[in-house]
Amino acid sequence: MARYELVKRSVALITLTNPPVNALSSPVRHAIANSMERALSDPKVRAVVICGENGRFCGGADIREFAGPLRGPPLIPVLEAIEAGDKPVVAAIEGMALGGGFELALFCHYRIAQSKARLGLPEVTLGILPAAGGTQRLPRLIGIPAALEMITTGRHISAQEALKLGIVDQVTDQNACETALEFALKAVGKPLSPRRVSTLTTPCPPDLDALLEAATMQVKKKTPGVMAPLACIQAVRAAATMPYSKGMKRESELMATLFNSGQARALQYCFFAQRTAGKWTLPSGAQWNNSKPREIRSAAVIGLGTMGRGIVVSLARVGISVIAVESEKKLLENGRQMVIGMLERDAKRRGVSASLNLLKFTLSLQDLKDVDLVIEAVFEDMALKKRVFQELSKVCRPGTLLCTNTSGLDVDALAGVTDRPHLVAGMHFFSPAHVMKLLEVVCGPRSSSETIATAMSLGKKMGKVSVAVGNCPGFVGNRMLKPYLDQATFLLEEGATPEQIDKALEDFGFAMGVFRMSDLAGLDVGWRVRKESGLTGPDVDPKNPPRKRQGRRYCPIPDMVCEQGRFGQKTGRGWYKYDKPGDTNAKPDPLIQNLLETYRSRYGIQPRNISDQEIIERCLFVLANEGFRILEDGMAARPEDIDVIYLFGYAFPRHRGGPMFYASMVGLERVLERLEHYHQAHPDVPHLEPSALLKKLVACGSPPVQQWREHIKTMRSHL
Ligand SMILES: C[C@H](O)[C@H](C)C(=O)SCCNC(=O)CCNC(=O)[C@H](O)C(C)(C)COP(=O)([O-])OP(=O)([O-])OC[C@H]1O[C@@H](n2cnc3c(N)ncnc32)[C@H](O)[C@@H]1OP(=O)([O-])[O-]
Repeated sequence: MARYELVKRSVALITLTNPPVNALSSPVRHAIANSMERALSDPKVRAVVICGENGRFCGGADIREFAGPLRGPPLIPVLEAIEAGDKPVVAAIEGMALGGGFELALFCHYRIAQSKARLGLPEVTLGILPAAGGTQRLPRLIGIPAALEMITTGRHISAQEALKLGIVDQVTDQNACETALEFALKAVGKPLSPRRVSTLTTPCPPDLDALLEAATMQVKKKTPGVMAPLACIQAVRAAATMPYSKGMKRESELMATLFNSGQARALQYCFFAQRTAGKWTLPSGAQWNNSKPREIRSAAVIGLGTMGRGIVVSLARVGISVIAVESEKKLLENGRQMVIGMLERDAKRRGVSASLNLLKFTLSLQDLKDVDLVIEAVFEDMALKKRVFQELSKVCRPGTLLCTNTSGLDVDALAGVTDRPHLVAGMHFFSPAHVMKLLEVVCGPRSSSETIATAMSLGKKMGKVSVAVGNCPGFVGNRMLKPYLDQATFLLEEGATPEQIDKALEDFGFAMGVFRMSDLAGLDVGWRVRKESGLTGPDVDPKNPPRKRQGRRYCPIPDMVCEQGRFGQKTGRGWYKYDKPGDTNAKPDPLIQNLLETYRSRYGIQPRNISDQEIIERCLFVLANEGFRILEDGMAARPEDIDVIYLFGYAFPRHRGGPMFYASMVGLERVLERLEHYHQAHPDVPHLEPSALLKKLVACGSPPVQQWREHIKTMRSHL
């Protein structure tokens, strides 16, 4: 899949034609090999230019081919023929040159980049390493430190930075292909050997070992337990210490240790899951590619609390005019100052001017009559939200979309108090809203496909990873979080400590364990929700046994911690103690240890030694089990959506793929067996009872996660 043309009477133009990103699939590799052979053997041809169709050079190897046995010509020999040839080959880089696409360019003798092009070796983000010479050739071209940074981070760099580093020979604002053709003609007759990167000596920093040691420490700290970055460092070490051919051999040895690893499969699953998540469907048959979104030019945000402020910033920085509303003058002024500060800092970080002219602040809902869309972000209280939606429905023109940022209340109940239930949906942002990438778009039973299409595309415009979910308590993310948090506190009752549970989860790959995360979020948030839902507080019937609620096991330890004013980092004490309020350095607190011992002796609980394996199994299998129930209920369309929600909203370690992918990697049979085991031990914890879908999938031979959808389709769907 490459087009071969002779242009300007003596230049062979090879155009990669494999939309959408001209990935180096087997047919493309064949075509490049054949085209190069033709160009090198044709006496009329004096130079070659390689470019990509549709203004995109090449997105690298075809990741879809990794799932099966690799077919077709291996990439390296195809590329070596380019460098070894006796005619200058120029890469015309438009759009992107990533991974194998970047390596293809590195085998060319010259590289021309269009000024908007992005270049990089993102293989590490897929759990592998640049395996077509990238780890050996880039260091030879730009030196160890710069190459190490690009290869261990997978960062995409601009054409300008690539020029500065010496990766590309020219940057043009014009069409790179035209520029490359001129450049190629001028390169005819010039010596090629100095342009063959494989012949270059890697510039070696005097403190090589120290540099590589520091890089190793850094990736171990930043991504504990993740294999690929460490293998990348080893490969770059080879570039500094071995001759080219030996280094290439070392590179492929290291690639072999990664290619079939669970981490690589998980990270490649995440790559496609993130792209699948945007492809939503509704029971009506409406879906992402047959529902036209409305364009949103003006919006309003009701409530300038933590969430409201972040939402205003997320809208304004993508050029949408925003009217921000508060109920009191003091709150409005406070909100205005904080939003302006956030926008200015954000603009400074991005090197652009802050779009303050797009902002308006008001105390009156009347000012919202002409906006295209409203996002309500007031206090999480249904009665208050209903009053706001009733008012909006009177004030806003008939076509205005009304969205709520509730984190779990009934969206359809809000729709029900308006004159436009079809124009109501949930847009559930995650805190801080201008930082967190996840957006749950909640489809109420009466939300129209145009409303969902608009919310999803607005999310994409704001740079969010948007996932369509059904309208149920807690939607997807928070609904799954509850049984996960419950298991963690039940394990405390039975003998574990917050430190032990957090360490097990952090060793698994979470940046923060559940108790450190709760201290960061603030323990009072969950306490208020438990009080409002009658689980604790003055409204609880005193005859209720303290460790039972509605016949289910209940753990009052979190309430006891909050009753002592321990709300986490913000009070300097929570599950851990901190030097002062707002401090982030968590230290074990003997007072919590005492509280647990007192609690266990009060309820006659004999503490037992709990293994890290049990902690992981109970916390993560119960998470996946609730995920299966959500799929059964049709509140999520596919497991990929659930995994994307946990990857982008709850910091689930990416090299584990997400709770559903992890369950499939462990083996559904094992997950079922362990849940049955734990449910037998804890019959008063319904969340441990294996879901029907899990049992069904095991009965069907535990198909891979990508095939679960077939089995889900037969169940009822709300999406
Ligand atoms: C030897 C060598 O050392 C090694 C071994 C390798 O080379 S490993 C491979 C290294 N390469 C990468 O890591 C680059 C991965 N791609 C991206 O980062 C982005 O795609 C993009 C290039 C910056 C474009 O972003 P976009 O926002 O404009 O569109 P999109 O929605 O993301 O993508 C548009 C569509 O193209 C699909 N796609 C993109 N890149 C692909 C690839 N490399 N292989 C297969 N499919 C790919 C993607 O799934 C989506 O499909 P669908 O959903 O439409 O069905």
